[in-house]
Amino acid sequence: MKEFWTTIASMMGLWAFCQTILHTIFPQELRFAFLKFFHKIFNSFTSYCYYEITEVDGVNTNELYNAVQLYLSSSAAVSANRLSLNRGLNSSSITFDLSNNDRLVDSYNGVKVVWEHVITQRQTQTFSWRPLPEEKRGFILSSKKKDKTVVLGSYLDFVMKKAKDLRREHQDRLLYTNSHGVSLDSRGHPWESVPFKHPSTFETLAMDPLKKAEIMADLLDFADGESFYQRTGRAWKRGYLLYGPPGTGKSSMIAAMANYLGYDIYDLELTEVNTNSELRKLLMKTSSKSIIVIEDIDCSINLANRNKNGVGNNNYNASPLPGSNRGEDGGNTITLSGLLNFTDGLWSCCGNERIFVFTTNHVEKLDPALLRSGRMDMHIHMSYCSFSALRILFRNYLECEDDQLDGVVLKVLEGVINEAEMTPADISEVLIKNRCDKDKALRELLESLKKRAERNRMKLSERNTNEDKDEELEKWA
Ligand SMILES: Nc1ncnc2c1ncn2[C@@H]1O[C@H](COP(=O)(O)OP(=O)(O)OP(=O)(O)O)[C@@H](O)[C@H]1O
Ligand SMILES: [Mg+2]
Repeated sequence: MKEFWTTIASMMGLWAFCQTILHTIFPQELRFAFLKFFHKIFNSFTSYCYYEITEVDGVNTNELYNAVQLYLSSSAAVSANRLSLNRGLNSSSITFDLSNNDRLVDSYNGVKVVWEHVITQRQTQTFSWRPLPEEKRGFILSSKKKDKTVVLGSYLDFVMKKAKDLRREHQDRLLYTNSHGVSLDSRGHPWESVPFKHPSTFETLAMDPLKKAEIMADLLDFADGESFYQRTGRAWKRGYLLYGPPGTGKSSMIAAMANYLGYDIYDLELTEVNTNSELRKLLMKTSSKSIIVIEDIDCSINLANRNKNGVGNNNYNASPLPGSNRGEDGGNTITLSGLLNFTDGLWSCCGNERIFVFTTNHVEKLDPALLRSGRMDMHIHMSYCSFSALRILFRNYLECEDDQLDGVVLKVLEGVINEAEMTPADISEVLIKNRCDKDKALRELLESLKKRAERNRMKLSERNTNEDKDEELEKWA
């Protein structure tokens, strides 16, 4: 036994010695050529096949890499000897990764495969037109040559599917932002991410139950619609426009959508993007199963300017963003046409299963080109709180159904709520404050609603009087 270990040790010593010689004596190019040659010889004798799955595939993130990482993180926990443990900032769970150069054996339908995680520093002298990540990460999968058809035919599909399930079940959603423009991080990503833990769900969202059910069904149809989109030749994406006054739940709806489908959110800050091509790059770096959000779209695209210049609806080539110091004639600006291409053009299809959501407080300000079907497939009006929505807020904040509350007060509430035009956000405030005392909550809410209704009535009559006066003046003018 001792002899065996001595032989192993001396072989390892010899290999280390050879490597040192290679490193010190031969220049790098020669070393690579030698290793390549060695690999060629080795490959012609070996009965194994090797597959490389790199993190970045050309310009796009390689989704297979992410899937493998997730898949292995579940099996790694039980079978690997050395794991790299991570707990992201604000994350609720610890995740496992294979350490650098560590291996893991997996089996599938009687086929044995070996995974190895390889991280190498990128050569600094490598020339590239675009900045590349400092590290090159990848998995090397090896299997017997005779099992190649199983590996390529079904094992990798199995890994993808398993990762999809795992992701839906366990993983924290991620919220990405481009708040630093499009500068790349050490891994070459222009998006920064944090775990997304918004507790909003369709259950907690206060809105008309029928409308809610319609949206949920639409989302499910979309998520399960791969074959439909394939068959009909449509890109697998869908656009939602959420509009309504502040505090009616537009952002909460986006969070509920993400939690419902298990998608990540890309919160696109348009004012941080300088050119259409930067916008395209950002789009290329988003992953499938994600919601790409542009909040307050009316503040991000200068539609007023366009209209003032008398530019028609079909010509949207020169609308630079407001608040930027980029002149209209500067050439390199974001334009509405760039944004439309982002959601609708050929580049919008460089990933699959993506939802675009735009929000606005002023739908009337938006260009019809932005609203047409195919871009924004569903227009969702988030309105002031209705009585059916109020019931949901009672359930959320007072933990009771309306039959447990004072029926007389509820009747009055029902009569006044539409006229009061209070947002769910305002009503939530009253309920949170009095959540330990249901009767007080109801009384105070009724008080606020009555005040609002009275104020609206007065405003309306004032407006009517002014309009009458204007008409009278016009008559005499
Ligand atoms: N429909 C709703 N259902 C449940 N809670 C709501 C709803 N609308 C608003 N809220 C509550 O009010 C808060 C603010 O809502 P939210 O940010 O979703 O509004 P918004 O429509 O996005 O407003 P803004 O137009 O100002 O962005 C939320 O945190 C949530 O607690
Ligand atoms: Mg919002």
